[in-house]
Amino acid sequence: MIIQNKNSSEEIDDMDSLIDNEIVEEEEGEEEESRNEVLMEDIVNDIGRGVLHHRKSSLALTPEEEPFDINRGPNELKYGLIIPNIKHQLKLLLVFAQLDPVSETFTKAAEKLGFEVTLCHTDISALEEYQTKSHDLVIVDNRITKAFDNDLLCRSIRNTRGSQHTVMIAVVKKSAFERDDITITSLLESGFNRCLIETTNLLTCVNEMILLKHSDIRIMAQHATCQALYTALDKCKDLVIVTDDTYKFQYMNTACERQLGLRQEDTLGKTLQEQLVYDTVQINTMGSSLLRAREWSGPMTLKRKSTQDPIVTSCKAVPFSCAGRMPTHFILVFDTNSIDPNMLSQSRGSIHSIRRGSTDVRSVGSDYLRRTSLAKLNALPLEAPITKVIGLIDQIRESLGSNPQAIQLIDRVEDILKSSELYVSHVKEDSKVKADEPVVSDLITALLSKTPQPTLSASSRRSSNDSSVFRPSRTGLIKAPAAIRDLLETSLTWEFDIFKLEDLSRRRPLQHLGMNLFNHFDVCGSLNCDEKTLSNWLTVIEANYHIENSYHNSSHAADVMQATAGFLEKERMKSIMEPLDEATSLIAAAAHDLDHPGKSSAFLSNSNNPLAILYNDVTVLESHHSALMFKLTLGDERVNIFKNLDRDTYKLARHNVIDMILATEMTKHFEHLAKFVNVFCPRSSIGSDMDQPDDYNALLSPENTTLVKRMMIKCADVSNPTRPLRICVEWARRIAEEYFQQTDDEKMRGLPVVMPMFDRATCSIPKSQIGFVDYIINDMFEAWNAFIDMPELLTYMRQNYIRWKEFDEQGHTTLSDIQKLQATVLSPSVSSAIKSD
Ligand SMILES: Nc1ncnc2c1ncn2[C@@H]1O[C@@H]2COP(=O)(O)O[C@H]2[C@H]1O
Repeated sequence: MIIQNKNSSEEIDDMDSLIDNEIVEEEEGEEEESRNEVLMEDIVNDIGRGVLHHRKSSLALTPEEEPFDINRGPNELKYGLIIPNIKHQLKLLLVFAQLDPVSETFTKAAEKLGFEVTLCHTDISALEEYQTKSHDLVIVDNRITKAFDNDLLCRSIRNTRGSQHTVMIAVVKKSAFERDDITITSLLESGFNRCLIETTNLLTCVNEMILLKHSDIRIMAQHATCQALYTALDKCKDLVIVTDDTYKFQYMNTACERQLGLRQEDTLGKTLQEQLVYDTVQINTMGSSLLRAREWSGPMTLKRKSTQDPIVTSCKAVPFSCAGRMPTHFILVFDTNSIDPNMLSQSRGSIHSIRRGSTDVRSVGSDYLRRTSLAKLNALPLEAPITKVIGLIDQIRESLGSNPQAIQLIDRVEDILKSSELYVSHVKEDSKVKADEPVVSDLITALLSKTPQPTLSASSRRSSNDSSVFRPSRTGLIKAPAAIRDLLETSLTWEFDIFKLEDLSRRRPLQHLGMNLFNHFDVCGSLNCDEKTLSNWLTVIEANYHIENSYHNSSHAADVMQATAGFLEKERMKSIMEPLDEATSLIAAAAHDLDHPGKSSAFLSNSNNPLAILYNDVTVLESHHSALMFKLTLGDERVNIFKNLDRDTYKLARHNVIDMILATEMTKHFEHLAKFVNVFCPRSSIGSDMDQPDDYNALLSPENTTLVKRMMIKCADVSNPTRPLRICVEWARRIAEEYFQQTDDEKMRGLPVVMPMFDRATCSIPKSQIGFVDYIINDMFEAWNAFIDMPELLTYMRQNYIRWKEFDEQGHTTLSDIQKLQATVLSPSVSSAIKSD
């Protein structure tokens, strides 16, 4: 090949004259290297003239434009530093049973080319020599078959370590090629790389050796270099996988085998999806970049073979093209240390993840970055998931041909996806309740609306967080009275009587119930924290709830914590939650409404409350609950329940708690619900019976587990309509009272009235409850029940719903009506009497 390149116009049968040229050059004392340089120049010129325009680099990773580097040889790999070294003096082992003109010719030719020659006459001495020197080239005389056993010699050499990098040549008689016999085949099968015809012509022999050097020996050297690279891959900590362009495994390194519990042999021929990757959506996203010869990087969830545990990794995927423009292989490098397991959900769709997303390989070069200008904004290598989705939809549209109905539907899908607020929910057009019931309209709008109503009259007031300063209170382990201890025996039942605990504990239910639940879930063990600190923490947290709020007080916190514990007890949750997840879920529940002022975020914004100013009217209360919890916890070692966690565990715990508390914000209700339903009740439509996925465990990536935790705290937070009637009604009374209080305050202070229908004189509490269940509770608990399997939630919810309808029909609508009911039919003694009947 190389010789042809020197003068491409000459034909193969002019070989002799070419060889003559070679020899003349040799004889004129020119070094072979300088000859190579001449050849190189020819090649570079060829490329300049466009002869090789289709291939700018011999082994380019991608078919992207890549300037040819004239300092590189044509056979060199893209990564110049690992070029094989064939410039050292090549070692040649000649094995000729006897000296004759042929052996002399080979010896002379080798010496002419500067090889270090060893000549042996027996197979034993040849093997010994080889084992000491590991020659680059072994030439064995095969003309006299009886002299020694060539086959055995070849096999013995091939059994020597490192011999795969040695080129072995058998010298045969011309007749071996002329006869159609099996000599050549059997020699190749023994391990020879090729056969040469005996020759006494020095020029021919030199030419053969030059050819060998530039073809077989160079390839062997490249193989040796590859082995060095494989060794490097095998020793590196990152997980490295090479697949073909259909994701079938070709190679995986030891780190991969070890961390994922796989064996290379078991994976060969299987696909990434079958063996390793949880989420085929991630593969598709990656594939859309790789198949366009673009690098891709982003999070990827892998599964361990034995446990199917998800491992979140940061993946860098590079397309590799052996031939042509299309990638033939994908190289995947996973860095298991780079992502906090729970950060995955955050990184999705964030600017950060977009930046780390699909990038054009050219963008890696700083030159490219320098060239990028504002004028080329469209060409920026940024690609958000939605862009990819819309790209895929475009492809579907093209494949639809002329099906106007389908195209119309696809257009509609694309329009919806292009809208900025994908999860903002609108009240369904077919729903009558909203129009019919202003109180429901008020409630749902107030709960779900993001933008507070504009302020009519500004008024400044001390921040509610002024009350959040640490109020020293009696800390320490509390010896609960027997009645409380007895009651707490039932702390994990759905019928648990939180109001009885409120009474027995003199309105400090969180302290008692919290400790009971922390102990049950061994939170001390999970946080490596002593009981005293946990108890102190509960004291401080409880003290920072406002006892004067009728609903958002520490009884509500205790109630949400109790519901959370009830959920955590269910088999489905036990199989998902790590001990740290359980601990942080309970902590989040206990603190999720900390320092709640008894007014909504809209009220705070409308009244220019400092918290609304601080948080820019966005997620005001939830941000405050979470931030204050950490401020109080970290501010005093006696209450710092996280003090013994290492940095990473603390980060994870903090992330969990914040994420869960923020998830209780009702303006994001449908967003959280829709995400949960999309994953865990995929084929269902909200409101219909839920279809269950066949295998929940397959869905449990860390990202999806986060959806479960959010759903759990949300359900716990508004679980009151799913409790036994007496408890349900008391919560309804309390929230109504708090709403009424807010309306009173708004009116008194001349602020916009957020829920005008919640006026204590006129409001129908049953109607508000019916609407609350219709719009918020029903779908959410159907989905939750389908996942967690707690049918009692739906049973109570439906029974209570019927009772609210009855109360409404019977005219028990106002606060005082409800209180009368509570004193009569709903009083604990009456209820228990009814039960025992
Ligand atoms: N029974 C109920 N009736 C009406 N609204 C409720 C009821 N229970 C909870 N909520 C509302 O749901 C909200 C959930 O988040 P918050 O606890 O911040 O405030 C809660 C109340 O505003």
